[in-house]
Amino acid sequence: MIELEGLTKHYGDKVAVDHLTFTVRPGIITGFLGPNGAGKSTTMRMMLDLDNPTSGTVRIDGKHYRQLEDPLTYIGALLEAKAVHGGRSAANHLLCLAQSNGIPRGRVGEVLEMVGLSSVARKRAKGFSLGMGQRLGIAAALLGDPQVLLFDEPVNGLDPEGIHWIRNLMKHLAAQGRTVFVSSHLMSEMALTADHLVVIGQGRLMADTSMKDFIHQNSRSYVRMRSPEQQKLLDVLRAEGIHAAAAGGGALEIDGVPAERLGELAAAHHLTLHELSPQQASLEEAFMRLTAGSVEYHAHNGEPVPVPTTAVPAAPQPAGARPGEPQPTGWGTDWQRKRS
Ligand SMILES: Nc1ncnc2c1ncn2[C@@H]1O[C@H](COP(=O)(O)OP(=O)(O)OP(=O)(O)O)[C@@H](O)[C@H]1O
Repeated sequence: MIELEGLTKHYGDKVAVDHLTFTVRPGIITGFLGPNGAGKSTTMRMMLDLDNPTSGTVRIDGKHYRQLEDPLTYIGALLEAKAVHGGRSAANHLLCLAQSNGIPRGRVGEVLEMVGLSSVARKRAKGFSLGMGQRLGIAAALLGDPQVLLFDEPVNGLDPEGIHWIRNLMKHLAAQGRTVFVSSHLMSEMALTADHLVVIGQGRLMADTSMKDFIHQNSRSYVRMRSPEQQKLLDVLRAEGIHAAAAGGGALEIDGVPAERLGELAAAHHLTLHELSPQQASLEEAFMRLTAGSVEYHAHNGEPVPVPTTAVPAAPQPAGARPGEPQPTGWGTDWQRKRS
């Protein structure tokens, strides 16, 4: 696991990260969210000892990064996909990393296979597309078969097939009991991928909660009802002390009453319903509501971006890989276990 305690980073007067304390647990995917400039990359860089904290600590499986022998075998990271010497081939880039971290060279071919780059293993990285560079960065993160993985914007530049692949890869890694910590600005993707969320704004912790609770706590949920006998339905609801607001398309919106109770009420009065649907805001709306006050860079000439007020159905919750879908292959080498 990754444990942060009071982690703080100042750049001159600028407080980039402000007393962050949270734990990233194994066996699940933890999403890391925050508006632009919130301090996500700085936090991830401090996790990897690429930046020194002004104060506070980060521990990886109980140890400071500097205490880790062959760190790539403990923690793998994709931070900047293009952090590769352009003149080196994909295989050579990985080989250099392997040799400096006590990783057998045979592992290079395995991870190239895993990310789908075997056919371009000998090609220079400078000719790689953004998506290929991203896959090479992921191969480097997986090289040491680490228990802890950090991915900063891993789907950047990937096509839909690539996005689908990385989503399944992360689920697969978490299902193996690894710690997976991922940042993304793509809320729909995050909603499909993460089980747990850590949200920061202006360097400070704003939420550390399950995806379900985050959406529930930061958005309005209500029930939408439509009936060809709307007036009778309104009378029934009013008699029960239930307030219904008129919405577009002849629908009613009711807050704070479960759909089951509303359906039972309608049935008890023999009223026909054409719609009875619980509504929940999306992750994007919940995120915008929570962080509206901490957005550093606004559009609209400095005016805050308006926060949506209409709830929409929730994005589907993570449900594991789809049936028949190819699983990430090549994982499961046991050289780490053998060497100990
Ligand atoms: N090397 C640096 N020197 C000075 N300020 C910095 C430096 N690195 C980051 N910052 C500032 O620290 C704050 C946090 O930046 P950081 O890149 O960590 O945010 P972020 O959440 O990753 O943003 P984004 O989503 O846009 O990538 C920003 O205000 C940024 O300008």
